Amino acid sequence: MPFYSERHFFLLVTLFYLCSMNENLDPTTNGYNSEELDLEKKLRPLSFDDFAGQDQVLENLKIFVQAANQRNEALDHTLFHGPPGLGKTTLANILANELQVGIKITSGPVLDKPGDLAGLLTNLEERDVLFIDEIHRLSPIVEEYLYSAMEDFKIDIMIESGPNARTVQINLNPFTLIGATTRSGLLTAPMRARFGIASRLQYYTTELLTTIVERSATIFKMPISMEAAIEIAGRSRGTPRIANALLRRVRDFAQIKGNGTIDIEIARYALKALNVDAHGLDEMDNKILNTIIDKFKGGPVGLSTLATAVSESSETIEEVYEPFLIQEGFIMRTPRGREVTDKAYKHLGKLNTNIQAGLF
Ligand SMILES: Nc1ncnc2c1ncn2[C@@H]1O[C@H](COP(=O)(O)OP(=O)(O)OP(=O)(O)O)[C@@H](O)[C@H]1O
Ligand SMILES: [Mg+2]
Repeated sequence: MPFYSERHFFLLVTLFYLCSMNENLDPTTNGYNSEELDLEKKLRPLSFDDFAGQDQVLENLKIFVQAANQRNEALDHTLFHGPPGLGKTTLANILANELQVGIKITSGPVLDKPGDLAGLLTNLEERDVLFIDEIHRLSPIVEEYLYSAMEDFKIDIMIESGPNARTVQINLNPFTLIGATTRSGLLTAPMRARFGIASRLQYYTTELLTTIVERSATIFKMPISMEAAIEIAGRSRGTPRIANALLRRVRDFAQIKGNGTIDIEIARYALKALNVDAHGLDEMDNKILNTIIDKFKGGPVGLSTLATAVSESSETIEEVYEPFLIQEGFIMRTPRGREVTDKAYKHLGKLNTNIQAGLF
């Protein structure tokens, strides 16, 4: 049969090449040196049992995974959205572990040609997970290509170009696409509709972060007092990644300046030296609060006006910064726009002239 022509052979070799390339492109390495990355890997929970918090999300996932395992089917395509550092990548890896399948990892901006995607897809074994981080950043062509893969487990591959161009359809093994995004508002409607499971991750309470800090300290074999763990947790912006990062820095102080144990004194000393905000707010959080107070008399100010004033996109403010500031009671969302609260004035040590004016 002339089916396996030289061209097909060439195509397959190209696909394998692309695929092996993609396996090395772990988007989570961005901005980390290798030592930090090793530590981050050590701390990453590997099973449902290691993962603290997100109870509702976890409860549902456990059921879906158990059902898929029983039926020996691929888990439905799953989307995780929510602010950075809350555990989207961690959950994707946990799902693959709990499903006892392989995982291939890539990200929206890396996957810029349909050929790259085809390479990944054709190499997936039955029930495997394909994890696409920053899925809102897929190019429209790649995204469209993904639709039929997700829906029918089929892709069309174009071979040759010019007058000889034609497409061949390839059947894929049933797989699970796990997408993660901090900016769910930027996902297109057809993309969103193709996920059978969609979970939004929430910020963690100080209690939960305290258990995470204690677990990480145990992994580091670093004794830590309860008080110190609470202190670090409370300044972590509701975010496990920040909690772990602060713990690593405090650990350095305990090792060099202290006696190797993280107690409340060394924790306070370190956090002060690191200039960590009392509520764990970061630079942009404080910039947003300062801008609303200084330029807009405390608000209300419209989202797009605020975004321009702090040089950030409206979507990022709405999806990444605002949820935490609202949860912690620093800003309010009113029909006329965003307004800071009295707590924000106090936090920044500024006088609330609006209250003052009301008094006289
Ligand atoms: N529930 C949790 N319990 C314990 N540790 C956690 C939990 N969630 C996250 N972590 C820790 O926080 C780190 C960051 O989590 P992860 O990389 O999964 O975040 P993310 O949501 O993918 O962030 P980004 O949007 O930036 O990609 C992990 O390395 C892990 O150690
Ligand atoms: Mg991630």
